[in-house]
Amino acid sequence: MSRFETAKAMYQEYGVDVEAALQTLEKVKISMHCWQGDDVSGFENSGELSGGIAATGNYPGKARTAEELFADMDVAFSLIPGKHKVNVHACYATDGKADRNALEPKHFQSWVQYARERGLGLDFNPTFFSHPKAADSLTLSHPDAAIRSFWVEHGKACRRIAAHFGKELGQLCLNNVWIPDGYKDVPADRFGPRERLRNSLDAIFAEKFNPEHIVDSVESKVFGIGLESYTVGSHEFYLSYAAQNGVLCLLDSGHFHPTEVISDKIPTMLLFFDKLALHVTRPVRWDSDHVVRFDNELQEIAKEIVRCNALDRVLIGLDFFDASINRVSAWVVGMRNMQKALLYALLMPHAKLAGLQTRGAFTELMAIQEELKLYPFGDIWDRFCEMHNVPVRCQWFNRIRDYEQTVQSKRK
Ligand SMILES: C[C@H](O)[C@H](O)[C@@H](O)C(=O)CO
Ligand SMILES: [Mn+2]
Repeated sequence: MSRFETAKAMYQEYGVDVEAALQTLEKVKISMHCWQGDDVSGFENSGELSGGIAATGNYPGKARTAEELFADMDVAFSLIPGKHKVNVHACYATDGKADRNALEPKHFQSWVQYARERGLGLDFNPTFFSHPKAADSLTLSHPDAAIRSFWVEHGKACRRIAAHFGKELGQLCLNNVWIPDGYKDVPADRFGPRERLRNSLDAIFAEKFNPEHIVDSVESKVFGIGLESYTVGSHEFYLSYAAQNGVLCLLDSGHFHPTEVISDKIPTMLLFFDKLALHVTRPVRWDSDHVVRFDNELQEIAKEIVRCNALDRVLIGLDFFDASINRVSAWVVGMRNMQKALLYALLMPHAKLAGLQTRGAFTELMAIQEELKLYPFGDIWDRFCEMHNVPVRCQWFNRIRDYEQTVQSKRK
């Protein structure tokens, strides 16, 4: 018997249908964020990152152009099983230049072509940072009506681009709004900025699009660098806004207090929202955007999605930007780990475990939960990689080493 067959038999003893788990995982698309490839620099001129976020490290070989970024993503996708989506930020316009308020679908034609040729989907994000009009980290809540209006126009322009992506590719495009707005020190007015943000969002979301092409989300945050005392777009703000206005909430796993986890929020929100969006990242002491590891919280996130039977209701995207290691490798590790966590969750006998909880059999529940941790999950994962013709175990790293030597190291 092969290792896969032996592993499959062990899971079957618990009533787990391994083949069904593999088939389910195959259908899950994860949105791979383009900005890991170049430390959120984008293709506008300065590349200076603002908005209270930071990419740290100076590992050589980062992508400097769209061609390089596309080539790097191709290498990553060749090592990641399945077909996925690419998450694009508005500061990554490829076809001609325009200020943020004047961006149009035509400025992103190369992205559409890239995705179409590879059978990928696209998601989108307005970029409310790294721009002279966001120098004070205030955008949609800015007290100056002219600056606010510039950013409202940007928000509207981005929805048109996202709807275009969805229409062109025949796949729903998630358009996610995250703004940095906040204050370094104790504000004198917490209500006014939030009122202005609500009004700006109302203006941005006024136009109606085909819901098969675009879905909108709003992403909260607890604080940013230099914006430690007050964040306009807090969790309560966006949770309330989303509930009242029919847009989705996006939970970023780095945007809560250090001991607060999003895994526990997933089942709650699925009770009240049709869909939910995620930015899966790894906060280390703060919103540091480390590469996603196969850690406890990632496993819990995946378990909640799977046991709520919500793989088609949770839009999973990644969000990290580590500049201290090979950037293509960072994508591959994060994407494969997200998939591994989902597979791990799909291989759990959830009904049996939930039954033990309901019966109050907590001793047995703990015993089985702990034993299942050492079941031969890796052999099932290897089968999934083989099914999709991507290298198993550490073999994929040979390609990274080779690409770094032959391509990335030549970028000066
Ligand atoms: C670059 C992204 O828009 C950004 O990471 C945002 O999603 C975020 O999480 C900011 O902290
Ligand atoms: Mn995020």
